[in-house]
This record gives sequence, C-alpha cells and structure tokens, in this order.
Amino acid sequence: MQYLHSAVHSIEMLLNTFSTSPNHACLRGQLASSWSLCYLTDTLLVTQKRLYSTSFKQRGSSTCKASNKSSFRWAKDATSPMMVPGRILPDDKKPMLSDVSHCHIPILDMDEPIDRVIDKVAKACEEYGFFQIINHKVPQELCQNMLTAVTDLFHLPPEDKALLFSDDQAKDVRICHHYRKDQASQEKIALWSEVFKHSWHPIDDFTHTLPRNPPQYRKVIALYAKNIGGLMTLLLSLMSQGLGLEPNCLNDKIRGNPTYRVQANYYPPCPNPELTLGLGVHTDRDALTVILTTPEVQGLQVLKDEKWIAVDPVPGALIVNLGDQLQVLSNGQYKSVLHRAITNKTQNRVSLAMFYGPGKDTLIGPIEHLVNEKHPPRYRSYRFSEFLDEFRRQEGNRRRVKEAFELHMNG
Ligand SMILES: O=C(O)CCC(=O)C(=O)O
Ligand SMILES: [Fe+2]
Repeated sequence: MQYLHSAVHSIEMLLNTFSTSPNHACLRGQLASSWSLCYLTDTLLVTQKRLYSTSFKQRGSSTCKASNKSSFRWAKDATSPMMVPGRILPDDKKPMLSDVSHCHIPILDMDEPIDRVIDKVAKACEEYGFFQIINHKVPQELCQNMLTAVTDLFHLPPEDKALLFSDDQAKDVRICHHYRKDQASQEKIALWSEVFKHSWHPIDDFTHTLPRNPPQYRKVIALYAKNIGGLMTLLLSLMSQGLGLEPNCLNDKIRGNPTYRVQANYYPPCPNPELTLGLGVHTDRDALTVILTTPEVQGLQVLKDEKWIAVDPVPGALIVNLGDQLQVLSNGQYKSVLHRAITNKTQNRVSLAMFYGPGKDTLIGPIEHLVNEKHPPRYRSYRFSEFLDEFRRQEGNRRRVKEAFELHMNG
C-alpha cells in the first residue's frame, strides 16, 4: 500500500507539471490515460480513473474532452479499463527488447569522393537495406523546423486533430492509427502511435489541402519536400551506379507518374514498451524512403541476420531505406528489410517518412541487365497496382507482399 501511495504521488507530481496551457492539458490527458497499460490491477485502474477525473478533467479544459472519433482514445481509455487489453500485443508479437543487438547501420558521408560513396551505398543496400547519411545538403534549420511542425501538429487540441481523422484509405490527407490484427481472435490491436499521411509532390498543387494549423506546416513541408525530391534523385543515381547500371536507370524505371507519400509518426511516451510497438514489423512498399527523426531518441529498429538492431539517430543525419520495389528491380541484390518502431517510457518521438514509388501502371520487374544465367530472375514482372492489391489483401498482418511475386526455381 505504501508503494501504491508513492506511485500515485509520483503520477500526480508528473501530471501537475503539465497544468497551464490547453496543449499541456491534452498531454496531461494522454499521460493519465497511458498509465492504463502500466498498472493492470483493479485498484490501480480505479486510482488512475481518480487521477483522470480530479487532476485532468477538473481543470475543465474543453479542448481536451475525449472526442467521439476513434483516433483519440488516449484520453478516453483512461475511463475504460476494457480498452486496456486492446493495446497489448500477444506474447509472440511483443518486442523482446532485451534481445536487441548493439550492431549499427552504416553512416555515410555524402562529402566523400563520389566513387567511395557509390561503393558504400551499394554495400549498405546489399547488407542492411538501411543507412544514415550526413552532409546531405538538406539544411539543418529546415530539418529542425520540419520536426517542430510535425510535433506541433500532433500536439494540436484533439478536436482539431479529429477533423483530420479518417480510416478511409482513399482520403489523401488524414490522421489515423495503425493496428495489428490478432490471427486467433481477429481482434484489432491498436499500436502506440498516431500517424498523419498525405502526398508530397507536386506539393504546390495541393498545399491548400493540408491543415492550416500549425500555421507553419504548409510552408515548411513544401520546402522540405523539394529538398527531399532532389536528394532522392541523387540517391537513386548512386544506387544505379552501385549496381553497375547507367546513373539514370532506377530513376527512369520509377519516373512515369510516380507516387509520393509522406507519413509523419508520433509516438507518445509509453508506460511499458515491452507490451506494445509504435509501428509493427513491416517493409516499405514503395521504392525509396527518407526518414527524419527526433535526434537522440531511439525507436527505429532494423532486422539484420534475424536480430533486431537499434538505429542510433545521428544528429543532423537522415535515414535512408529501400522499399520493396527496389529489391525487385535489383533482382534481390538490394534489400528491403523488415523494420519496426518501438516506444519508450519518457520521451515523445516523431519521425517523418517520405516515400517515393512507382505509379499504378508502371511495370516493375528485375532490370534486364541484372538478369543472366548466373542470376536468373527472382521475381515475375507486375504492374505496381497489382502489388498494391496484394498489399491490401494482406492488411493487418506482417505483410509478405513481395514474396507473392517470387519465382521459384527448379532444384
Ligand atoms: O519511426 C520510424 O523511425 C520508422 C518509420 C517507418 O518505418 C515508416 O513510417 O514506414
Ligand atoms: Fe517503414
């Protein structure tokens, strides 16, 4: 009981540090609710409800009333213990954080001589499917402004975010949750994150569809998108040369009416990171991804040789990873590897993933120059729309989409 009192006292102290502005009151709500995963005894759930109603609700902030929309369950969960199991992954899907390896993904300096960069890019694409780049020429101030704009967006009052919330995959600009569907019960388990999605090119054509709040979002994403577009063209050219192809080869394969998607991920502190994930285990379905993330907060993990590796974000670096289409185009020489985002107990983390992929009608298959007697084609060719259909068919599980297009050799 002594322990119980001191635990409650600490929570109240923590909540009282967020007492002034509406945004802080929202955080208080999230914090109050998030304890629901930590303390699963009836007594503590009652205590937690008391905290929610006295410390949070009593302040009467209308901005923090739980919305009816399913996206804003953080605050609602606090009054509903029944919601708690709906956030806990089954044992075989829990992250097993003590098993994470301490090996690192490669860090590439883009200011090194071009031949060295090409060799290193090729090696990283073959061995890891992931690397970090420094001296990438996207201005540091812009990266910082982008992270601030994304954080501010997720810290908007719930009713503002509710306007953006939608489960409709056809909607271009929306906030949603990611889930994992439990195979046995078919129950959807909500992951510990919120995500905001929209297209990012040609950005000037649709900035008007993006939220007006936070006020700087439209301007900052427009500038950031232009920088990332240039960087992606360069990266694809280096990757082409690393495969012994003409510099434009990969760019040309994807260029016809490509898709540009952005996904901003927000991971609030989680009381027990062992029970959940921020993003489930997945590969990226497009061709290339560039990720900007909160410096000095770990969260992204990459599978290498059947072991999870924690990505240590280097301040000022961008993280690059290959999507499924590059694995297929390179006939399996480059890897699109499984990765996931874990949560942590104390810090918010945001990441901004910019995806670049082919258009729906684009034909994707192993590039002819990479196929020969020694290297027979590993995948059949398909239109990207076919790949997307298979992707949707496998919804909710750990997707194995590119495997559906594998060719199986005799013998
Ligand atoms: O949060 C991260 O670092 C990972 C993001 C990611 O993998 C994704 O959005 O596909
Ligand atoms: Fe990803």
